[in-house]
Amino acid sequence: MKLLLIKIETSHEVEDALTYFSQEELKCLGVEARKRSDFEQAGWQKDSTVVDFDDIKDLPEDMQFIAYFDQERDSDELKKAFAAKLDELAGYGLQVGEKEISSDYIQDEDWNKVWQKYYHVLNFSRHLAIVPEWEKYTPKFPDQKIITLDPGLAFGTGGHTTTQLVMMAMERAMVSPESVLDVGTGSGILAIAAAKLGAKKVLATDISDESVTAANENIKLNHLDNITVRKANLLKDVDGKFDLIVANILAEILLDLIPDLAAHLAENGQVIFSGIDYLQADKVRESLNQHGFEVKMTMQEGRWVCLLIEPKKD
Ligand SMILES: C[S@@+](CC[C@H](N)C(=O)[O-])C[C@H]1O[C@@H](n2cnc3c(N)ncnc32)[C@H](O)[C@@H]1O
Repeated sequence: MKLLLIKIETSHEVEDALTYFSQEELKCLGVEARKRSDFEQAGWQKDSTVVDFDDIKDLPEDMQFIAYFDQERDSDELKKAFAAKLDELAGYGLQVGEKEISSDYIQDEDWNKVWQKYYHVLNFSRHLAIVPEWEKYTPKFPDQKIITLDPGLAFGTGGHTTTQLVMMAMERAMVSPESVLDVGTGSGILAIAAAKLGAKKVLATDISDESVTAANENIKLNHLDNITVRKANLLKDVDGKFDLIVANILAEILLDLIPDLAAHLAENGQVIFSGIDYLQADKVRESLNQHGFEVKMTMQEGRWVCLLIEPKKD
């Protein structure tokens, strides 16, 4: 089988936004970002005198963003959708660079090689390391926990800033074994991280069938028997109360989740929200405040904001 590639010559400023757009709205199979700065850094690390940029094939002006799709998808329609997105992002004041959009086809086997080439062990923290199923890794600390992953088609390799911010907040929030709800689990990475960090019971939900399948497979890879995966739209059809609720979804979707939070939070429970673009953080804070919550901790990396939230105390 072949894959359709949409290639965009653009700016690194829109990498996160295009990644989200490609995965969440256009349902791509994967993305790749070739940034000029990565080549430059690699040059400095080795000794820039031996790296001749003229020898590098297709060195991007700033960033070449590539989204991979099933070959049956309509390339003209996808190119139009990306062009409209870039115009929208430019309207927010972001640099969008040359905006040159082209398409191509490659063999599926090539894609698998590309994917595996870029997805390596992530020695994330003192407590957690994320290891692709096909790699070997020896923990750097005797009690560092390994999350084995094959993300497949679901979001959640551990490489995205929004996921990493939740894992950091979880390390701060989880100080005793507790029940955890992971809303929008994708590959299952946060549910698995919660179990590895000592959660007693975890419920992982997602609206997409691919995610439910991927999460179940990854849970099996990690030999965990205390995580249940359910297909659900946010908290609708979810019963029970949880000590910790985590959700790494776009701000617009988090806003829909807020009114149902209190009914699913145990006494002294906490919530972690991630996936919030900094321009939308105030809107999320305002809604939390209106629904009886306060933000105890804010973390930001680049454009992405993550909030640790608790019910307001009288
Ligand atoms: C950004 S990904 C997060 C994946 C993973 N939790 C992580 O942090 O890497 C967001 C996930 O939320 C899911 N999602 C989107 N809308 C949802 C909804 N209304 N209810 C449940 N899940 C939803 C998507 O299918 C996707 O898997």
